[in-house]
Amino acid sequence: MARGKKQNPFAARKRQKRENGGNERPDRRAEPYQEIQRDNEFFIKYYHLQNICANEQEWEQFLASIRNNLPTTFRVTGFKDEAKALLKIIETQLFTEYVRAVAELNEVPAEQVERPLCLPWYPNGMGYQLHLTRKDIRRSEPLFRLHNFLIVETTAGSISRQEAVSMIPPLVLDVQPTDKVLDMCAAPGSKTAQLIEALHASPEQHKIPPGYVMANDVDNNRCYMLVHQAKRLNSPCLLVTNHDSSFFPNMLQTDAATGNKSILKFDKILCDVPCSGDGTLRKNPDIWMKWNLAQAYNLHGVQYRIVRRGAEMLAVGGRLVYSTCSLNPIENEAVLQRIIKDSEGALELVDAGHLVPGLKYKPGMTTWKLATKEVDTIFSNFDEVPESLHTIIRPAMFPLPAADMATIGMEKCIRVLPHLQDSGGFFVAVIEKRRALNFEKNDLQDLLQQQEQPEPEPQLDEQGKPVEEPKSAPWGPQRKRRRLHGYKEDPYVFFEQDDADYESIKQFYQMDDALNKRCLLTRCQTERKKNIYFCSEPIRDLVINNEKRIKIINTGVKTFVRCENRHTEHPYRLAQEGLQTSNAFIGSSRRIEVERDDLVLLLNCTDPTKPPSTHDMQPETQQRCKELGVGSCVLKYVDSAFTLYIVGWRGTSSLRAYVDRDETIHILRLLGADLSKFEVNKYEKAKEAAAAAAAALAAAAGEDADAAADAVEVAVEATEQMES
Ligand SMILES: C[S@@+](CC[C@H](N)C(=O)[O-])C[C@H]1O[C@@H](n2cnc3c(N)ncnc32)[C@H](O)[C@@H]1O
Repeated sequence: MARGKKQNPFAARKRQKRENGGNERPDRRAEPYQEIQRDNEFFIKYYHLQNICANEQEWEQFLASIRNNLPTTFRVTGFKDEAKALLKIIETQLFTEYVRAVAELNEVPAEQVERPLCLPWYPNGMGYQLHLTRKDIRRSEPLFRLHNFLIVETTAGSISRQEAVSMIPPLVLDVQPTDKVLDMCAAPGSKTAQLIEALHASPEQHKIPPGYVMANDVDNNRCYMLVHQAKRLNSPCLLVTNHDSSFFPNMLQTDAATGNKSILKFDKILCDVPCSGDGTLRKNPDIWMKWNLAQAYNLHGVQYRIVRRGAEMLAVGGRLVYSTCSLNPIENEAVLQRIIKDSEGALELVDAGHLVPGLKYKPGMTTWKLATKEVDTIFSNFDEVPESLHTIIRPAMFPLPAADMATIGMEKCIRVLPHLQDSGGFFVAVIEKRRALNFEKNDLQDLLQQQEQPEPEPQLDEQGKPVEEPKSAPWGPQRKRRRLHGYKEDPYVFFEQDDADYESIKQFYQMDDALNKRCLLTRCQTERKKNIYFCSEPIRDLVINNEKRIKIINTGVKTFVRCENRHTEHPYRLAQEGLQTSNAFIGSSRRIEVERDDLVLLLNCTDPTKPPSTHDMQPETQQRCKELGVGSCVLKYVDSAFTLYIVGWRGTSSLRAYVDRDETIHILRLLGADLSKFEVNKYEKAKEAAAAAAAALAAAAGEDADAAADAVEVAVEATEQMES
């Protein structure tokens, strides 16, 4: 090792391995990547048998399309002026750069490059499809600016990279700001995000929407992905829960006017159930290798139980959307015919095509066949099924007799096949509830009694660990035991009427009385509150009434954060996450209106130890700063097309903006400012690292070849990581 140089631990381990020889894995980096065989004879036999296409020619188009990689799609989130301003930038600057980059990548003149396609059925022209796959974007140097844009704006919550067909179910659910919405199988949350956006679509009408979204998933880990995804929208009207939807308990709600309790029924329910996922073959080609019919047979039961429980929890007059990313009638039409039939007229399939005008799709199927796993024996009715398969293939999986089927209205379902508009495959059905179901259990008295009972003490074993009870999970790897008291979440501690901290916050920020202080909460029982969250009144009511019945994973938006330093008059600063809601309730004492140049200056300051001096600001801003004591404040910027509110900090002689890197870039983009400082070209970086390593090698030749070889290896690894 060269004298005075610090040894790189990763390189040292590699060198050790090299010296040991023998037990190293063979280096396959030079071998060609094995493409997945996009074929599965059972899949092809099965779907050919079902006549999912009108004729052989269309079938060939279907096969060609489903074997192709999926184009990338994204949508601009929200409906606000800010979203419209971003859309304008996308359609002009970003797409000009797109055309230039694709021309360079494909070595064709720019005139030959097709512009991205605006999805005709996505509202307000906010959805776009690029003629590039995810892999193209990740791996091609000419596209690095497009890639950076997609990453930054996704993290900032301004766009959502979502498969086009997956945008359909929330659109046909038609969520209004007053709706109580349940998303039964919500993780990882791309559709939940759309539901939340629809809830917040009329900010002029509702400072805080009266409705809410309760997003649930049975998988605890996936619930955290859901929280991460939904958090970007900073909604105080969201509750994330972790429960098996097929056994969702009834919940209590309080009538705001009378104070009476009743069983909660939802206005809108999304059942985006677990499925075999063969509609996503273009995005997930490894499904080609795994696909078999047993998956559909296994899933039909849980799919039915979830939609049945959803139908019970739906209010009369409410709407439920059932969706899968599977093309299989066993997971789609068979489930629907069963629930519609069992409802004895209480549920009705409705046509929602007008909510996605221009979408190309086929109607639901009214006949289909079942088969053995190898699709070598076909069954047209249950009588043909051998007894050995009776536990796998169930009578309800077969289509109803034609006369009964005619009453179901299956033609109203939406079947999207990949070749119809170069998308993934998807199935969506919209159900409305006309009256209560005869199997619906409304056990209000039981719930009220349960509410009175003290919470049972957790049962612990000899080592003090929580005792588990046996339970088979309905999804994923079958777990034998379920934790009874595992994954304990921190408590939700709501503010009392006379909370001293809030009194001081109220004074400092001149908070309006209309903000219900009892909707502020912390996640720990402590005198010294650190983060203070805010949720809407109906969400508070849900938490308080149902905490014992359902596992709540997350709610509330961070709104105030304890931040004490020797110059501050007040211990709590505003949090950018909560400003979208709190802004409407904050008085004028802590506000500064800034000019564009001020804001650009503030946002370009990336070194927190050197905040911009107030002396560098416009004279009006300087004057306003003088009037304001040290502490947190709201920076307001008014543009001709949009208005921005940003959390700021007035220091003794400085001013700063309290936003993270991605949001900083987003705002600078909206302001039309220079972004070159943030535009990282990962390929250039890798090349620079490799060049530095080569120089080190040359310098060290003959002196310490090992150290130089290490340097090169580290650089090569850095390059590989960039490319993967
Ligand atoms: C198709 S994914 C949902 C995708 C999601 N709606 C989205 O748009 O991001 C199905 C989800 O259902 C969940 N799931 C499976 N069985 C469930 C059950 N019994 N109750 C609740 N969730 C369930 C899975 O964990 C999985 O996250």
